[in-house]
Amino acid sequence: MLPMTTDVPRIQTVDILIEGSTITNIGENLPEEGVDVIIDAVGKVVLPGFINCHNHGAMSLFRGYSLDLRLMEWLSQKIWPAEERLDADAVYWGTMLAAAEMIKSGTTTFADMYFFMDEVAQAVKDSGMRAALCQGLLFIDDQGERRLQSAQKLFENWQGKADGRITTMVGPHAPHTCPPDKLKEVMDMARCFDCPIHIHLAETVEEVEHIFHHYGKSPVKYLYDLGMFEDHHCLLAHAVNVSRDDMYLLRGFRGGISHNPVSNQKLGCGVAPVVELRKMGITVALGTDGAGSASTLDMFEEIKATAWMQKNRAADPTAIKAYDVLRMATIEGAKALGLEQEVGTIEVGKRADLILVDVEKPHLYPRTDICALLAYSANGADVDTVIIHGQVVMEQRRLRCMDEKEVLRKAQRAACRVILGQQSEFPI
Ligand SMILES: N[C@@H](CCSC[C@H]1O[C@@H](n2cnc3c(=O)[nH]cnc32)[C@H](O)[C@@H]1O)C(=O)O
Ligand SMILES: [Zn+2]
Repeated sequence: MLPMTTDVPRIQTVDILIEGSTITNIGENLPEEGVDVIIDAVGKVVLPGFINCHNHGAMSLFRGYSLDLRLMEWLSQKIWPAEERLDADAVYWGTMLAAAEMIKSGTTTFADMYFFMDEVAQAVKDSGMRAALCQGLLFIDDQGERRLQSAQKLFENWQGKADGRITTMVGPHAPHTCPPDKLKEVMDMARCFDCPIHIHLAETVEEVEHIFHHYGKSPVKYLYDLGMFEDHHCLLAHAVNVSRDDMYLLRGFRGGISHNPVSNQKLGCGVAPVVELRKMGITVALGTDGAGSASTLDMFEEIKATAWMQKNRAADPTAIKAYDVLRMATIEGAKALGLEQEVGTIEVGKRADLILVDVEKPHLYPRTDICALLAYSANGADVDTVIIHGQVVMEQRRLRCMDEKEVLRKAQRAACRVILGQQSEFPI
């Protein structure tokens, strides 16, 4: 196993004992008496499950729809009109589709910002995943109050539910969709619920220009001046277009940044200064963003993209290392969500959220440096078995908590309804 507990990689050949949802013992040749299920991990590497810190799960229904546009046009002309046609059933099956893909590529926890959150939470419960959920709060029309009520309902109905697998956050969408008075209200709500805040930040140059035009400052300074970084735990998605001054303002804030490099590249947003942010002691985790922009929810792609982009940005292949990016996908993700006491490493007392990666594959030989193989050569399809909260949710690539064929069929039907506005099938 690669427990991710240390600053430098440490591979151990051990047994892991799980009782209920918890890892209760780790050691060589643990006794087998009284153990109900034994999983043989020979030929596999056991890792903490990946933590996808920024997603809009149900947007998997928009995979392949509306590509090659700038973010603002993509959102306002294509995605938001399509989201108007979403309904509870579509969001449930879209989130189940996302969960199926995430489990099959080694993700055990995800952060989600969307709407119809009852259905999102139900899908989390049914799929067996762990998630930190928030209602997206936009104040661009007359629906702001309704969204705030939904955020309240999400907290009341789902905080700590699904055997503790669900936590909730408060989700102001972005600086350009939330005016200052509303952000203040949302921050009060987060304080009252004692919940983290999840927000998009400094994703595009257009956003920086827009906020500068309206408030005469950068998006980071805008949130800083409102007091967002004083005491709140914040999960900041993107932080691509941040200046040196912005980084100084962020230094020491509670929480972390979700770096989403595939989405950033695809939307031409730029390259986040990950190396600099990490040097300042800021937690930088990884996420995919919705499959509508990222195209897949495979964290192995984000791991690779982070490494390639940062090495290239610094013109220095030593700028970030294989183990650094694996940490970003695991323990740094747990810290960004405030779940580091629960998940992110393989340790006695933590929840059993584990993945078994099958390394008996041509692209993972010769067996030289396991970390480099996992970070740079492996992909989602190499994940063989997934355990979340002590429950085996995938075994030998078969999902155990859902009927995969049914999920594909229902998601296809929902996507047709939402995108084509009718029940008909897409032309192949
Ligand atoms: N449309 C919903 C709110 C959904 S919240 C999450 C929002 O984030 C949007 N979104 C997805 N990806 C991105 C991104 O990269 N940047 C900013 N917003 C995004 C997404 O389309 C969705 O509208 C309502 O009216 O209540
Ligand atoms: Zn997003």
